[in-house]
Amino acid sequence: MLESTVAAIGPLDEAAMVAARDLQGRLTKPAGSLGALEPLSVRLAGLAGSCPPPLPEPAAVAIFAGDHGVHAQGVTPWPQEVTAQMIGNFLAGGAVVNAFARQAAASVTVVDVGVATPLPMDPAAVAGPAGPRLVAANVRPGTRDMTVGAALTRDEARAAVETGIRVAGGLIDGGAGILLTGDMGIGNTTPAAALIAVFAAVDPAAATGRGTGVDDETYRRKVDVVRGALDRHAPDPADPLGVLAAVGGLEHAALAGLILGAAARRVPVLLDGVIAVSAALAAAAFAPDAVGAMVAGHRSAEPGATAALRHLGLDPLIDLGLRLGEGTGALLALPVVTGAVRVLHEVATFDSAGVAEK
Ligand SMILES: Cc1cc2ncn([C@H]3O[C@H](COP(=O)(O)O)[C@@H](O)[C@H]3O)c2cc1C
Ligand SMILES: O=C(O)c1cccnc1
Repeated sequence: MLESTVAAIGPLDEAAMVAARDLQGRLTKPAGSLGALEPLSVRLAGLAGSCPPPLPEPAAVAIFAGDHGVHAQGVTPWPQEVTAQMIGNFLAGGAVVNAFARQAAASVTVVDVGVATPLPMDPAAVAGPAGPRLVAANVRPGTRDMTVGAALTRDEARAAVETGIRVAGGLIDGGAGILLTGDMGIGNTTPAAALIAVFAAVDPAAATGRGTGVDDETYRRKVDVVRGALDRHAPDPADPLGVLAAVGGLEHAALAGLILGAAARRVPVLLDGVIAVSAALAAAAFAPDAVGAMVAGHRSAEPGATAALRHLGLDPLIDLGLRLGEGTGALLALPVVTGAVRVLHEVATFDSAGVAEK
């Protein structure tokens, strides 16, 4: 399934992009006046293979949740149980991602791809008909500690990637016009940093940030943990499944799968923060053309996010200093993406509006 998904990912449609560029030039505005929205609208036309491309509606956020064996190395001050507790909060509608999803009229799907502790509440008891949904797809209760051995077996990494592909397919079959990435996993900025160091070929110190806000001593330890894991495993960036298995996380692998699944169906995927962009690097290593389906929602305050975006050649739509994850930055960027496409649908041309050209 991973192989057939990768094989289905192709380049952007040149004819649709030529048509979109031409249309942008005829709309009642000075050429280029919509800045980054113009190339974005052209790319989305190329992805859809039509001009104008469909409006990216409805939007669906998929929050992949997992725990991390590397938590034992003291890379985050937060207890591991917070991952499961936050799933309860997502299902009850009380997290920041829920507030932003309501504002953006986006659905919320929470996927337990590898949480280590029991969920605090019965999901059936909290989920209303239109409320957040839980998908139970636990590959294993958290990764192994990457400083001791591989975080996952190749089979486990593949199972998580294929979970993400299945979730993408389910959301698109359900009508979603754009997928948004979300994550929850205490400690998950550490494997994100390791993935970025490998795929973007940057030093662990440049890929590692302060996550939830760790102090100087914890930050130094975190960089040492990432460096030690890379020295130990020497992962090969040309073998993305091997990299995800050695130093990744279950939610990172599943997010890579979500991105691949969206790209194969030619549906845009709006990336959130550092966890999402680390997974996007893995997706691009599986299928370079998958980058055509990726829209960088925002620039996370984590330095690794900027290194990853540079490697992918993506410019983020907004830059607000966010460092939360969950899908929050992607949700705030969603109206920008919709606006970019709406222009191609609704704005008059100089001809049709009878406006003189220079
Ligand atoms: C209450 C709470 C809610 C969160 N929502 C997202 N994260 C974010 O912070 C975590 C990663 O940071 P680190 O690697 O430093 O542990 C992930 O769970 C990520 O989703 C949260 C973290 C906390 C504590
Ligand atoms: O950029 C993110 O998504 C992020 C940053 C810090 C902690 N958790 C997530």
